[in-house]
Amino acid sequence: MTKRVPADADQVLTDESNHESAVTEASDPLARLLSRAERAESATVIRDLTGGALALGDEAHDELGADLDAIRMEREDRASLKRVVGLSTELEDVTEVEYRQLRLENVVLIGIYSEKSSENAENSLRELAALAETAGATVLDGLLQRRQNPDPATYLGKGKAQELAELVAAVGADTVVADTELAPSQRRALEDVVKVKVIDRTAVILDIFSQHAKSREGKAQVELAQLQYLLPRLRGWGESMSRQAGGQVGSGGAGMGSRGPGETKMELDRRKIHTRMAKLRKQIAQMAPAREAKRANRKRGEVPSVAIAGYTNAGKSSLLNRLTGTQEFVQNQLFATLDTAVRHAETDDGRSFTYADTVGFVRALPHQLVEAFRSTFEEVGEADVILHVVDGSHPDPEAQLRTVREVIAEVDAQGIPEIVAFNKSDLIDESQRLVLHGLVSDAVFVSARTGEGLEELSRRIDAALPVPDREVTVVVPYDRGELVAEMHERNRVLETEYVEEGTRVRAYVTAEMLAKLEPYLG
Ligand SMILES: Nc1nc2c(ncn2[C@@H]2O[C@H](COP(=O)(O)OP(=O)(O)OP(=O)(O)O)[C@@H](O)[C@H]2O)c(=O)[nH]1
Ligand SMILES: [Mg+2]
Repeated sequence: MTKRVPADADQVLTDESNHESAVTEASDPLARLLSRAERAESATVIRDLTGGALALGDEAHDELGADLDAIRMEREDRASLKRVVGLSTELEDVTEVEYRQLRLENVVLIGIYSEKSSENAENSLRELAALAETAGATVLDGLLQRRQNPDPATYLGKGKAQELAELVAAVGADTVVADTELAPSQRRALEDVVKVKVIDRTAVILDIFSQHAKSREGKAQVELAQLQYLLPRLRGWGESMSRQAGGQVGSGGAGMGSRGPGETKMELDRRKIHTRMAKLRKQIAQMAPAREAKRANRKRGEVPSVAIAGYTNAGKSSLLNRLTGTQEFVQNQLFATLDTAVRHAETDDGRSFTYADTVGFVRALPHQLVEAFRSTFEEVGEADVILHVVDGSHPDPEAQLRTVREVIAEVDAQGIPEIVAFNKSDLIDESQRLVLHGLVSDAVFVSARTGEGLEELSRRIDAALPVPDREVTVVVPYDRGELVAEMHERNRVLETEYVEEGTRVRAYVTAEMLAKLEPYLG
């Protein structure tokens, strides 16, 4: 399952045996990604097994053994990799590897802004810091440059890139994170200048998603998104390898990239990725019917639904827990929730409905993820009410509102009644309240922490929910046959039977129809 180390690996690194696997992994990122995916799949198998499925065939037993090996190996790999922190800085040349699993340690953030004020860019960089920390990094510093457009070659301008290189060396960072999606060539060029690995916002978000995905479907969706992100970058990798093979080999003899098998292997890799992506698409498509069925079931019972949408970390899951008394996963982390959770609830007058907690939104949500999670967002598009949760204590709630509404529009959900709840009201003062009130005048102020405003919010939700159809059984006299016809046309008839007094009909009917049927109710 793992690949062996090339014979000359220890020319590059010291002979500490732990480095072995790190070199292998670093020199073949694709193999790592694909094998990680395989291992991840096996891990699911094991969890399923401990979940009680005991009917194991021999094959499954073998599989289990292999799975355990794989998991052990992965753990060892991880442990050994931990010990080679700063690997990339030591090598002073990491340009060969275009895609790596993120092992963020000490990072410096960079961004660009073109407006007069840097406020927006600063907020975005602060968010990037939270993202990087969620992914497990320590943020050492941030650097913003004012420029009309990013430099096509190195993203930052030449001078600033040099300054960045000095900063990176001074603070001892091993990674630079750019607050954008970098072109593969930009990333390579910037790495050449700063001498440590450079990644972008998209890669960080993808990494967090891959750490947090729990369901099989979620995992498949994230992996598909990762491969989509990787594919165009693979070309750059190939070019860089042939460039290296073309003679520009560095001073230390054969560098890591030049050992690569070059274009032929590239083609093979590309094919492997395409095959894997096709497999994932198929898997996801096969899982879709199950989700559809679940959703249809809810619809069939005519149970209305409330989708809780909002920026990541706004407090959606906390509110859901408060509103329904359940225990949804809450963490001060971005993207704590990746799988849509559905909870049942009741209005004060006893009508039942559902809440769906959804994946949080973020600025510049990678398009690969919007694609991959389309089905999740579509859940929002099919809701009867959208509960839009905004963190009222955030420095830029307006941008959060805008981002979420953009995605809502993307899934054609603009027509759905929206209730805006400014959460974390325990953290905001009167003047902030006024500002927020100015943004959305009919918003509800709530606090999942103190419980403030929850009753009002419940009332607002109750009022916004459609009155669900009622199941009734009526006996309609034969001379009122038009009522039966209308039920067939406008409502959902479950059963009809002809009895002496008339037609006995069991159906889900609207409030309007119910009024007409009043005299014939059983
Ligand atoms: N002070 C305060 N903190 C809150 C409140 N509601 C939630 N939080 C905190 O905000 C953080 C995020 O809460 P979550 O409920 O996980 O947020 P979420 O919107 O579900 O986030 P994702 O699932 O990551 O998209 C947690 O640390 C909560 O404890 C509130 O009303 N007041
Ligand atoms: Mg959540």
